Amino acid sequence: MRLRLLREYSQKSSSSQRTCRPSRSHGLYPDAARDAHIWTSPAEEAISTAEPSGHGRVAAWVYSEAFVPEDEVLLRARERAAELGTPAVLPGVGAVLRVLAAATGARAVVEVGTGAGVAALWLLRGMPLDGQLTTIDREVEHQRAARVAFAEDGVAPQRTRIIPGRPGDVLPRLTDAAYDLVLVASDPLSYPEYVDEALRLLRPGGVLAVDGALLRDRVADPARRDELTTVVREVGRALRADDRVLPAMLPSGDGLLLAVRR
Ligand SMILES: C[S@@+](CC[C@H](N)C(=O)[O-])C[C@H]1O[C@@H](n2cnc3c(N)ncnc32)[C@H](O)[C@@H]1O
Repeated sequence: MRLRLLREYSQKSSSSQRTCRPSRSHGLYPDAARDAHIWTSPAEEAISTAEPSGHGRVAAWVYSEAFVPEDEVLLRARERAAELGTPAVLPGVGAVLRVLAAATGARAVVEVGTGAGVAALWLLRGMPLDGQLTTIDREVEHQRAARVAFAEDGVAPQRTRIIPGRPGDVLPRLTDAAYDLVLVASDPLSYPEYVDEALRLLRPGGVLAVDGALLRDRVADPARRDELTTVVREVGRALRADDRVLPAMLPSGDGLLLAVRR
């Protein structure tokens, strides 16, 4: 596991060193006027002063991802995900999701993108026993694997509502302001639609989490202007500009964008 993370991260690190080195004189992205507020003093100064060396960054990221180790049930769920060829949240993201579920006392949670159930297991472990996770995926085979994972973890059937279908069809049927936490982890091109729905579903104080929000460093690279990168980058920008939420971007996993509903 660590070797895989290290391997993935060494690719991530080499690309970030090509494109993402802060420069005090020019700012990190001199031509990225739209994000300029992030990279102008004093924010840029604080960021570049605090930035560890490249090697330190790799070690810190790997350490963070492995900080809360996964047990056998989670590792087996992760293996099923790999066999199905569907991604799963990295362990650092899983641990954050469990913290969020516990901290918000999340009794009603929505997950967009069940996959093989890795993120769902982390969420369920943070939720109270009378909470229910509603999880949506168009791939029934993925949901079948998730059911195996839930059974292996002793999750009572009433704690999950597993809905097959396109999230774009299912989400509009869910009740306004009735949910404590919504995780979006599915088709990134549909993130704008899913995030809109999530903001409708969340109660005040509820938390939105968007996985894959850095798209393997592409979002942070202003030279990347392909459709997928632009859509995901715009989701972050829209949340920063949205008075209904307080946003934050965590570098955990592949980027976890959070927003608390006011
Ligand atoms: C990243 S996986 C979900 C992982 C899960 N949340 C976890 O961490 O264990 C994405 C899921 O979204 C569904 N999906 C639907 N449309 C998709 C698309 N265009 N691209 C990627 N995934 C898509 C897939 O069936 C897949 O199960």
